[in-house]
Amino acid sequence: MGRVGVLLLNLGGPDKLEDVGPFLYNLFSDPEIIRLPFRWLQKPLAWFIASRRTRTSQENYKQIGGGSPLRRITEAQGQALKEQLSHLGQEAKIYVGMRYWNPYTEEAIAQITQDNIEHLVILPLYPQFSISTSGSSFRLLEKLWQEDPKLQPIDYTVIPSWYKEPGYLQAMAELIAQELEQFPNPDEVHIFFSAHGVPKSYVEEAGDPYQQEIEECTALIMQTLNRPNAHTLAYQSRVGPVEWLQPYTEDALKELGAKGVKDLVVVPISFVSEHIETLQEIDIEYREVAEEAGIHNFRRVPAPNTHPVFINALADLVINALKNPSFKLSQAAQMKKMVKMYPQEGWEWGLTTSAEVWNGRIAMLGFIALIIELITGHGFLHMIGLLQ
Ligand SMILES: C=CC1=C(C)c2cc3[nH]c(cc4nc(cc5[nH]c(cc1n2)c(C)c5CCC(=O)O)C(CCC(=O)O)=C4C)c(C)c3C=C
Ligand SMILES: [Fe+2]
Ligand SMILES: [Fe+2]
Repeated sequence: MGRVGVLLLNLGGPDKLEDVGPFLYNLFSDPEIIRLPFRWLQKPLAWFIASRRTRTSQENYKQIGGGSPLRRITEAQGQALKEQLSHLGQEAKIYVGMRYWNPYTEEAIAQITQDNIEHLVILPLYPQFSISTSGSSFRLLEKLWQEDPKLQPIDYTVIPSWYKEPGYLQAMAELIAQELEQFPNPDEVHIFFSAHGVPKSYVEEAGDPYQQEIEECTALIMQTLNRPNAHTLAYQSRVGPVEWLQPYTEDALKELGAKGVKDLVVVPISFVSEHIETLQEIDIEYREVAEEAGIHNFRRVPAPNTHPVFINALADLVINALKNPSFKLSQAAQMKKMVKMYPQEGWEWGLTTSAEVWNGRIAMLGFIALIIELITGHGFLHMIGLLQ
């Protein structure tokens, strides 16, 4: 086999507080994160939402040391994976490609071509597939592959999701067991799986398999753990006004507190590295919610990070991917293309989905016109004297 590379995909996070604004702008510019009927609205709206969120988000990053540890941990995972692959007799170069911050996916791809990699395994560091995470990175890679003839000779394969990988389930079970043992009555502890949320429409309208994969993953971890504990699955990190997958973590914690649960261990299930949503959101915000609800013994299971069993699982995934028939980006992105993103385009009277979509589009146009008018000081509202 010729030169082998492994491309680890992740979301990326701001290294320092000044990066937060531009990082958020990149994130909200992605149509897989905010879906709009018109492409031209994407950038102005991304700028608007990012500007409004930057201060709050910076406050959160301040609480975890002024930046995201995601790059450092992902690079450490890459180094550990390289060593484990070498130990198994497979030499490989590891590349990190972040979607919204340094090191960007585009830079990783440029390095891969420069290094003349012949066989490439594309491994997203998200155990479950979502159109907003792995899907977004696959779409970007598909575009890069279409545009760059130098990428054509690379024999690549994609691992779309890997939440069933036995080593990953084993690592999660070990990490949970370790945390349960910190309680006086381990079997009485409530195990609380907190998955990252996505808007409900991703699953119900766009056909995102994310919820189904999360539910299956939770069941498989409980099966691997093989303990009698009660458990709950809820969804965290909602952003914006639309409905996301339910139950929300905050509500589920309050409900368990009201039912008298006192000992609880949170398992972050969509992440394999510590980052803002584990260190700040769970450890600080949700801990406070839980304690107020009467859950006095609140602990969190660490993310797998560089746990050796987890790294072995990643190495097994890479080795199997190199042996098996390749899975192409077009196949990975196809899942999404097969489903309808927006309801029927034609107008229908009444309170129909179509009418709601058109109402939303008209409201959005009005909203953008207002923003432009507030910035430039010129426009219809100034003309009729409502703004000065
Ligand atoms: C607005 C929509 C968002 C969706 C949908 C979403 C899905 C999603 N995200 C992750 C993992 C991560 N998200 C991170 C940061 C982050 N994500 C959003 C928004 C959405 N995420 C925002 C606004 C931010 C910035 C932080 C903030 O202001 O709250 C990160 C990086 C965290 C870091 O340490 O920097 C990760 C990782 C998953 C797994 C997911 C859906 C399955
Ligand atoms: Fe996110
Ligand atoms: Fe988030």
